[in-house]
Amino acid sequence: MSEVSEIPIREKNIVLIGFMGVGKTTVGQLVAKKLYRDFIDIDKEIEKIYGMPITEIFKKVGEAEFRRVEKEFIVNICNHQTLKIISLGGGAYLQEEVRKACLSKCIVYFLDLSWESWKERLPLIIDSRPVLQNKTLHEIEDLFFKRRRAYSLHNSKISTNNMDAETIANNIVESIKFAWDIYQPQGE
Ligand SMILES: Nc1ncnc2c1ncn2[C@@H]1O[C@H](COP(=O)(O)OP(=O)(O)OP(=O)(O)O)[C@@H](O)[C@H]1O
Ligand SMILES: O=C(O)C1=C[C@@H](O)[C@@H](O)[C@H](O)C1
Ligand SMILES: [Mg+2]
Repeated sequence: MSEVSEIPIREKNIVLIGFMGVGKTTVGQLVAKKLYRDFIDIDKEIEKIYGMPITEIFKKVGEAEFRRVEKEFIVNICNHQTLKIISLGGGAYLQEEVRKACLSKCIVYFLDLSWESWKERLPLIIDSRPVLQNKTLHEIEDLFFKRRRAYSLHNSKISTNNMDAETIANNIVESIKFAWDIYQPQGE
């Protein structure tokens, strides 16, 4: 497959990044529906490849191999597909090649949530996120703030505190339409 280059902004993939549990999967699905686009959840795709949930992949295959497949999968989509809404796994964007591919070919939205708000969500996700298991709350907090450095490389940040998924999705749609109209006004 040939690489896509010089992608018009209206055709660029939209990628959601941010710490695990901030709502990338939930919000990404809604954005895709609102924009009539296909949705790709990277974790779900990797689960399909292995035929098992992420927790099992970490146990049976190991995190290093998971990260290798995750990187290859994302870079391939960025280089060969357009018009998609893509929700990354929370750790994917820590890999430099992933960041480079996303920033050069897609529009990257960082879903930001405060540590205080995020902590309330921990019980919802702890069992299905192997990276959080066997860690103290302090260690998770360290990881939360350490990862912000990578997430700070984005095209747009959406603050999500005290907002439901529908509202966050509406904000992203409004923001992207604004960007489309500025950089590629309709009719051009
Ligand atoms: N805006 C929101 N308000 C309250 N709860 C939310 C919101 N968005 C998502 N959730 C809930 O938080 C949990 C995690 O959401 P989700 O799986 O979408 O996160 P994620 O960013 O995709 O995580 P990961 O990085 O692990 O893939 C789910 O139980 C979801 O229902
Ligand atoms: O933040 C992370 O490192 C992860 C987040 C999830 O989306 C999964 O990709 C996996 O559980 C690892
Ligand atoms: Mg997700």
